[in-house]
Amino acid sequence: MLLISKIPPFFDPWRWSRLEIDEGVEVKDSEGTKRRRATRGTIMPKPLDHESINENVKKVAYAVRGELYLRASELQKEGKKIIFTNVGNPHALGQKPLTFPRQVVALCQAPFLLDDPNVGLVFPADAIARAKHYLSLTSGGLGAYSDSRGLPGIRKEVAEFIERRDGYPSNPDLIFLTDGASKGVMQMLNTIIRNEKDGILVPVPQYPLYSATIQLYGGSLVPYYLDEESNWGLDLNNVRQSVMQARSKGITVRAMVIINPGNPTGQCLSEANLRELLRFCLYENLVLLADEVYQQNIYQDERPFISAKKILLDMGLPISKEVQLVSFHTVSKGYWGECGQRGGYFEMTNLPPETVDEVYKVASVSLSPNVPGQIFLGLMVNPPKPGDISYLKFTEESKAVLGSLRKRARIMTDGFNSCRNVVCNFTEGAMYSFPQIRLPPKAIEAAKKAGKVPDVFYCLKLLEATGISTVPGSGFGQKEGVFHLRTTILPAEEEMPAIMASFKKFNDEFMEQYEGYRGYSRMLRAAPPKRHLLWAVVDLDELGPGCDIDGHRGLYVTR
Ligand SMILES: Cc1ncc(COP(=O)(O)O)c(C=O)c1O
Repeated sequence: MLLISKIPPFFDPWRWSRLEIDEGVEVKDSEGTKRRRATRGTIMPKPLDHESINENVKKVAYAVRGELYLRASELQKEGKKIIFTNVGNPHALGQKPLTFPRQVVALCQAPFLLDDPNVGLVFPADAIARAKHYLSLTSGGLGAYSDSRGLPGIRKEVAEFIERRDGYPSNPDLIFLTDGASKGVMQMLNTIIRNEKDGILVPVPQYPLYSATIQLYGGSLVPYYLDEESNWGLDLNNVRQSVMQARSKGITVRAMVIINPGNPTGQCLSEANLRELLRFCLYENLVLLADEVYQQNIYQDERPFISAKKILLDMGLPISKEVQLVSFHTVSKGYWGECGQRGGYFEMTNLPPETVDEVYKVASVSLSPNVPGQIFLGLMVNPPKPGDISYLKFTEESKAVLGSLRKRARIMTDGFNSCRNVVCNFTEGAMYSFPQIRLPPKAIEAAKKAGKVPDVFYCLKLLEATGISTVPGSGFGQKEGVFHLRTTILPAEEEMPAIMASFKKFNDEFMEQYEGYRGYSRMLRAAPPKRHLLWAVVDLDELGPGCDIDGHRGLYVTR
């Protein structure tokens, strides 16, 4: 029998490395074949044992696929109908792909069809011509790596799109194609963050790509709060305060992120706002990271999308030459919704050539962005034109998607605002609704007792009752004591009224339950708190091979 001075708080036969034991003790790893030597009283963990992996990886939080999503997936496996509104993934919720781009990419994927004399019976001539055009831009078709910055011909098409949109020249050498916008954002944050003293200003609430990546690369997130009372507006006084606070902690603020239109908040930045924040970037020496992936998703007419690049160049010298800007776009959003194709780009403005070279070098490490995604991007920036055979169909399809999203944004906002203790700003753009849920104190108390953050508690109850899978506002950041949830506006238009009715029924009953003392006590009776304190004696002989310390067997106490 081996005596171990310190009894571990719990015993798990697969986690030997957590045991503190005497120096020099050898442990059989699996079935006695491998042996590891303990040092300084602790068995050395292997490099990929959880306790020894990169701490930054462990600290990353990504609520969009967090606890709620996992529970929803479990319920789905058990046969419950789940409405996944947690990710802006339009095709997963039934959006049909646009015909023309799929025809072109299908032909690029199966180029032998182009040699078939009947190809013209199935595919329109402009799709055939476009497929030939894209294949001619590759060196070996879709199965060959491209330049690490993307195919030069498609980067040229992106530059022409930007020129048409902004009215200023764009240089294809400063445009890199990526596997979705996320990869570009990660690459730029990696380039900016040098250590934990480097701060990145991020809007709160924010899309957690930013918090997760800043954590992963070991930087510091500097939050600036958007103002819910003024329709999630950006108030630069808040940003200034955040910079001052960060500086007082020794943080060098190096970049500012804007998401325009906003995720999860849906707001569109005005021209005045953009001018003000570009001036701020000049004054504070910040690079502006402009996440403009929702630029086609606008559901009001007062504030059309204007790119940060256009305003930067409109402002003239010195700002137009001084402020460094990186802008991101994607095929995952807009009326395309081609999330699975992983196509995106970023454009760099006012970055010195040496830095662009470094970014190119790092992009080369992963060889090439995926080529079908690049072709989708080419099609997005260069869609059918008036006079092309596919123009009418393409326009009808894209208008139908955007028109329906506009209607769904309205149905959702109105639906939320009709619920007890729920207030919601109109979704001006993007794909989300972010209602504030005013949780009664007794609901907050109940959440604490259940060991849950209050908005997680509410969203889990909503999921169990209705099958609606949302993301708690805490995953995006929110002011202390204020609670939200995020849902996409993507469920099918015809299903929307029923979904909102089911939400309202759940919410109003929830509020009824927790607002009155009697309601709260009824809940406690229905779900009494569970107690987990259990002690047990584990006999190592029962645990099978691999549970052998220095040839001894023994008893452990565990709880
Ligand atoms: C604000 C924002 N930026 C970037 C992305 C990433 O998009 P992609 O699919 O292009 O990586 C998303 C996805 O939802 C997003 O909401």
